This record gives sequence, structure tokens and C-alpha cells, in this order.
Amino acid sequence: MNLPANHRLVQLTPERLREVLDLDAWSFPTAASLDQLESVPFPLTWDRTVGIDAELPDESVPPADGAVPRRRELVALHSSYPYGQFPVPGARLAAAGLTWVGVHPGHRRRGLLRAMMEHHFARCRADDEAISVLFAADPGIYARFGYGAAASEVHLLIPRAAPMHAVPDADQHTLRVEHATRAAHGALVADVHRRAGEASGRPGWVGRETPEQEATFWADPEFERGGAEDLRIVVVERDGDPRGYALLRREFAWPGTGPDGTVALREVAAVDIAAAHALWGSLTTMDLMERVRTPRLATDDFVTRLLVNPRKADPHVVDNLWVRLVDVPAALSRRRYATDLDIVLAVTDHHLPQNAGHWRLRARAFGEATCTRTDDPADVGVDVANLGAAYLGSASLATTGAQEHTPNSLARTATAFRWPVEAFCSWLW
Ligand SMILES: CC(=O)SCCNC(=O)CCNC(=O)[C@H](O)C(C)(C)COP(=O)(O)OP(=O)(O)OC[C@H]1O[C@@H](n2cnc3c(N)ncnc32)[C@H](O)[C@@H]1OP(=O)(O)O
Repeated sequence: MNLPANHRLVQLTPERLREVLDLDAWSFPTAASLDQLESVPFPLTWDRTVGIDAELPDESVPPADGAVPRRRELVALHSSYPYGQFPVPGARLAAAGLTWVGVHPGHRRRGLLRAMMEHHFARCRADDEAISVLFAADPGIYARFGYGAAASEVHLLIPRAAPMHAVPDADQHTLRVEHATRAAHGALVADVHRRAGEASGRPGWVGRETPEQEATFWADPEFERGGAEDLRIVVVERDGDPRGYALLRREFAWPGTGPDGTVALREVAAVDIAAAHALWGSLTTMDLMERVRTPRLATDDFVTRLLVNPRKADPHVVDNLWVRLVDVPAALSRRRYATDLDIVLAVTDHHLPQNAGHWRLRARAFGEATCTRTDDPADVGVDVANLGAAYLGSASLATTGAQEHTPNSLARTATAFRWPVEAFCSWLW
């Protein structure tokens, strides 16, 4: 691992919390004070949180015996969440959710991120986490490390009372509108979120899996509300069974011409389209509110099917999850495929040579798959970043830059990799 002189990787511990928060605030600027940041739950898993310490000259202390005093400074940081059951097409596997990647602005472009990525991949392989997944702060960063943009999200601004297609049984639901608290709604939200993911079979739909994530998700500190009200929840139930929820704040405005409020949603989940219809019907007709601003949504979210005129909701689409295959044969054999497949892939990987070479991927449609090294000639040539992009079944391998060596092999492979439901993660970790 190439680190500049006087730099070393260190395992971070809770005693260094303030340094970690300070560095994170250098990486991701915030108006919050260190005391405020320290007052809310800390989301990371400490034994997966690694930094880089630099030993620097300490000008605040006079030199003794001619030697320049040194001080230690945390200059880079990353962590990952342990997703033991990360949903991929037709299966679940252990994945690392890379997060809190930051390098102090005074230490950028010296290879610190590169060194941390090497460390991260080595840890994933040691822990049998076959894929690494992340949200990219900047889409320009991660392709060079073998990640591919594997999912998309859509953001909508839905006008008040936007017409929706009728859905049978939507009127069988009742509504609750309450202050949202972890004590009252934590279990309900976790349960409906899980059921929504299972019902759709949506790759990427992972919940808050650690106690630290759960505590952070529900913290709702005043300094992070941007002047808006505290968190509220709408729950839709059928025969007493909660089947959908929306976490939200109402942003009130009265510019002189009358009420002009916005319902700002934080997260929405529904187990079926009837519950979704009841939920969105309520969200788009709240008193004094003129529009609903959605959070990230799957591009095939129920609401995109319900709206009679989705164009009026001003959709814009950006990248959601990025995926990196850290262990190619493990990752490819643990997911399912939409068609039978028997193909030889020639994989290039500039960071993890163990992944490079020819792999024979055999799969039964929606059944078992195997991936074994072979000397057979390749049907399709792919970089590991192409595989990452196609891995969750949303981006087509045919449009990610893969090369076809035998007739129709790319179309067959790309078809097998696709999945009926778009991959998506509902929350930024
Ligand atoms: C999963 C997450 O947590 S995403 C969060 C990422 N963090 C941030 O955006 C916070 C603000 N930025 C930073 O902290 C840093 O600038 C980082 C982490 C993005 C980069 O750290 P550095 O130590 O400067 O990167 P490093 O010197 O190792 O550069 C590695 C390569 O990435 C490139 N790179 C680094 N940052 C960027 C960027 N924002 N956009 C495009 N390329 C980048 C470098 O040019 C270099 O390319 P090369 O190998 O072709 O020469």
C-alpha cells in the first residue's frame, strides 16, 4: 500500500470520536458545531472504521534538543456497514456498504483515497463480502476503482391533487397521521420497509441493519431540520395491518397569494399498489400544501405508475447505488439470472488481479448458478466495472461497454443479467 511518508492506516476507536466528526465536517461542510454533531447518535460501526494519521511538524511547541516536535493528525477516514443479507437479484449475500469516505482538503490528491480503497477491498475479501456498494458523493470518483453505477433513482415534485389511476381496494385503507418517533414507529417502519422489499423482490432495498444506523435514522435533531417542523408520519392500514408509510415534514409558506406549502417526504414504502394509492392520495391532498417533494424513489416506484401525467411531476433521474464486485466468482454465483446461461466472460480488473481472467458462468433461469475459472475462449469481454453496473439487474451489460466475441453472446448475457424490478435503495447511508 503506497502511503506518503509519515502517514499510516489506523483502526479508529470511540475515544477519537471528536476527531472523526471534525474530519467528516471538513469533507462534508456543515453549519452544525462539533458539540451538536457529538450530541446525536454516531452511525458507524467502530471496528470497520479506519483512518489515516499523518505525523506533522508541531509549530505550537518549541523545538527541544534541535528536534522538531511532531503531532498526530487524522487526515483521512472511511468506514463500511456490514450488510449480511444484502438483496441482489433473486438472492441475498454479504456486502460492505462503503461510507464516510473523506480526506482533509489540505491532504487531497496524494493517494490517500487510493490507499483506503486497497484496504477496504482487502477487508471485504477477508470477511467474504463479495461486493462493495456505495452512494457516490461525486459520480466521477469510483469508476476508476472498479465500481459501476448499478441503480437509478427518480425525484418528483407532484402537484396538489395530481390525478391518479384507480386501483381496486385502495379505498379499503385507513390512515393515521402522527408525530414520528422511534419509540412509536420504529418497529412499524422497519417491518413495512422489509415487507415492501420482499414483496417486490427489489435488489438493493436494504434496511437499517445496525443499531447505530437505526438510532441515527430516527434522531431528527433540530439543527438538521432547516427550520422545518419535526418528523411526521402517515401510516396506511388495512384491517389494522400497516401496509405503507411516509415520513415527512410540512414546509409552510404563505407568500401573500394564499397558502403555498410543500410536503417534503423523507422516505416512502408500501407493500402493494393499493396501499400506495391510499398513501399518495393522502399526501397530495394535505391542507394548505400545494405540492409533494419526494425523496429518492425507484424509477418504477408505484407512484410513477399511479400518476396519470407523470411529466407534470417534473421527474429527474440520477444515480443511486454503485456496485463493485470484490470477489467475481462468489458474486456471480450467488445471484440469480432471468434466463438459462452458459457463457465465458473475460474479465479485466486493474485493482484486484484475482478477479481477472476467463470465468465460465452457468445458470438456470431463476435457479442455481456457478462461476468457475476456465481456459476456454471468451464469449464476452468485460471490465469489472461493467459487471458492477449490470450486477443488480438494472443497467444492461449491452450498453456498459462490454465486448462481444461470439455471435449473440452479449445479448444473451445481458438478458440473463436483467431483472424484472429496478434496483434501488430508499435511503442514503
Ligand atoms: C462512499 C462515499 O463516502 S462518497 C464520499 C466521497 N467524499 C467526498 O466527496 C468528500 C470530499 N472529498 C474528499 O474527501 C476527497 O477529495 C476524495 C475522498 C474524494 C478523494 O481523496 P484523495 O485522497 O484526494 O484521492 P486520491 O489522491 O487517492 O485520488 C485517487 C484518484 O481519484 C481521483 N479523484 C479524487 N477525487 C475525485 C473527484 N472528486 N472527482 C474525480 N476524480 C477524483 C484523483 O484524481 C485520482 O485519480 P488518478 O488515480 O487517476 O490520479
